[in-house]
Amino acid sequence: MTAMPPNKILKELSLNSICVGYHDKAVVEDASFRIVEGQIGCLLGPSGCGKSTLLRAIAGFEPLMAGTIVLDNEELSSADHVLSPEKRSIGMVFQDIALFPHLTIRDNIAFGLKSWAKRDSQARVDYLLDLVGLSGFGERYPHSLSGGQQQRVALARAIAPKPKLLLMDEPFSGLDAKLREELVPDIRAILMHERVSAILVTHDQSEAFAMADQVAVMESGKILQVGTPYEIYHEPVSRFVAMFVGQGDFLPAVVCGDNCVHSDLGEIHGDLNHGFAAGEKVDLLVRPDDILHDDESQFKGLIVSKWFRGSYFLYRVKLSSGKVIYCFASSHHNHSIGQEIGIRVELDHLVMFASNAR
Ligand SMILES: Nc1ncnc2c1ncn2[C@@H]1O[C@H](COP(=O)(O)OP(=O)(O)OP(=O)(O)O)[C@@H](O)[C@H]1O
Repeated sequence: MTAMPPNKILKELSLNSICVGYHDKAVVEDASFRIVEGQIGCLLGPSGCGKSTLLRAIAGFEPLMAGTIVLDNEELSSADHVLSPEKRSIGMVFQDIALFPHLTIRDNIAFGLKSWAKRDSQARVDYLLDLVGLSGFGERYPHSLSGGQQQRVALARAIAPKPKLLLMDEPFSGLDAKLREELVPDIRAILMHERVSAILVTHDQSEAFAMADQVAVMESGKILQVGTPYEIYHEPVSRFVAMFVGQGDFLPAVVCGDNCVHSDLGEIHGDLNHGFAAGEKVDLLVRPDDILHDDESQFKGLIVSKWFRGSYFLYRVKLSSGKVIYCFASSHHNHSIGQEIGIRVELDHLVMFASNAR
């Protein structure tokens, strides 16, 4: 029996131009991503883009066709070498929770601690039960816990052996929206408290934003952009990233100078270096909160649909050009479909792409 090991803190995990596939056919190509101590990374993308394949490669379940995976200066995987999963100091949490139904909660959490001295293992389980808010649930069985409680147990079980890195594959997708909203920040706080770095796989942008420090947006086996949630949302590098990570529209505009475009909603100024020349036709990204309802504005939009979100209204409004865009209004501005309202643009960044209408 071994004593409780000291905490192992990850310094850096890097995926360096990795290529992963099945039956000699690559499904993830040239993927690079990095997280450092205390960070939570996220692989975000639509179904089938290769997120789970990438995660399985980090865990050591899939070999690499090219590139390297390096954890704290140790090469875990390359095209001709794979360190086996159990030697990687990596824990995993999956969507389908997969607690052992015939074991108590306590025994589930202790599952990976069989080589530890009994007293240390018991102390660790007590500590984790308390940490995940389930003290007093140790003798119960998984079926008697709610989905959210079971997911907390799965987390406690995964971090019990003190892994350097936790991999989470769609861990919240089986939970209802309200529970997910409560659980996600809790799980992040627990990981931060334990100083366990993690990589989350999800197709849900709000989950990615709530959990992650670094997000890699994927499409068709490629990482399109890596950045903080703020960067990904406000400075997307492509139309796909822009639309995948949030609502918005592309407003046709013409560049009229440095940091300035002209559109149906007048001259719009913003601080992003866009690289387009004056006179070029562009599509400007406008998020719902960039277009505000304003009775005083000379620009009008006809309401074609609306959503009451409690603290605000979200409208779809049609401009005189026929273009339909989102518009944000305070919850007291309850207008009817078919009504014309004043709108104005208020944005800081000009994010634009070459016009599709050329
Ligand atoms: N064992 C396998 N053998 C062959 N092809 C596979 C295998 N596993 C996955 N694929 C294929 O690899 C591609 C990427 O799948 P992957 O599961 O990594 O995507 P994902 O982004 O995680 O999708 P989802 O969110 O639906 O799980 C898909 O085209 C899938 O069909």
